[in-house]
Amino acid sequence: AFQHRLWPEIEKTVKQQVAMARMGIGDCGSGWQLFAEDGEMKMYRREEEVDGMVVDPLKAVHVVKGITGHEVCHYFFSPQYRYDWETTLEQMTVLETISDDTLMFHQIHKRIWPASQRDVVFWSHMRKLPNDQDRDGPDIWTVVNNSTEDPDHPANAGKCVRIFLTVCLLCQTRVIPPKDGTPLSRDNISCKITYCSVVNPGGWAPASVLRAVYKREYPKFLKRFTAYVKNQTKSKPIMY
Ligand SMILES: Cc1cccc(-c2n[nH]cc2-c2ccc(F)c(-c3ccc(S(=O)(=O)CCO)cc3)c2)n1
Repeated sequence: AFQHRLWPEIEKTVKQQVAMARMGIGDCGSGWQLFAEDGEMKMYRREEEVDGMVVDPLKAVHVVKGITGHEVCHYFFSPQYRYDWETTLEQMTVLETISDDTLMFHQIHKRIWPASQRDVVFWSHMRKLPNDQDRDGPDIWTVVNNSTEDPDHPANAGKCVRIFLTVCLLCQTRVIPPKDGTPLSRDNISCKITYCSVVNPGGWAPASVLRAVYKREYPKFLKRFTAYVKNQTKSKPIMY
């Protein structure tokens, strides 16, 4: 099949991001610090700066009942739902449909005082992965979003400061079959979600402001997004 110019980068980045998402938080010696917790949701960050800019890697782990990894990735990847759950989105454009599981986006997000407005150009790829730990276990689904260049949308050409991000959403479905052999329902499934992100804010922004934004925005985003998926799927057949 025809190979898109981005395909080698997509393959490499997906493998790398999935491997990192699957790594546990490890002991606290690994530098991960828990910064937010809400029920099953735990959010960790590492404090890292590049050229004096905060690029704190984030890893969030959440377990949500009643939905599958395929459903979580479907609603995260598909553009038609994004305005419903991505509250900070001001504008989203699909720049290119690379394949049915790979798109290129341009997004402009709402401004966060006192920093200037940010935009981002990224490719987004959704993929089912074999569950190599538990052979007959349900598949693992992932969406990887990675910043890329687009000649028609050069960085910092307009009013927005271009940010650079790599995001990996990794979903592992869990099925606990009912004892009495009745057919599976949403009460018997749950999904373990790992959301990893590294964001380079582009232009300079005060470290304290960025860390406060991340502390506020990430928990809100993951709670809102997972509640959206539960609500969208509750009366639909289970998509494994
Ligand atoms: C969830 C979150 C964390 C940190 C900051 C903010 C935020 N608040 N106000 C503006 C933004 C903002 C600015 C620029 C961005 F690129 C994204 C951004 C965030 C997530 C993703 S994604 O790839 O995870 C989901 C697709 O939108 C893409 C862009 C979000 N939101």
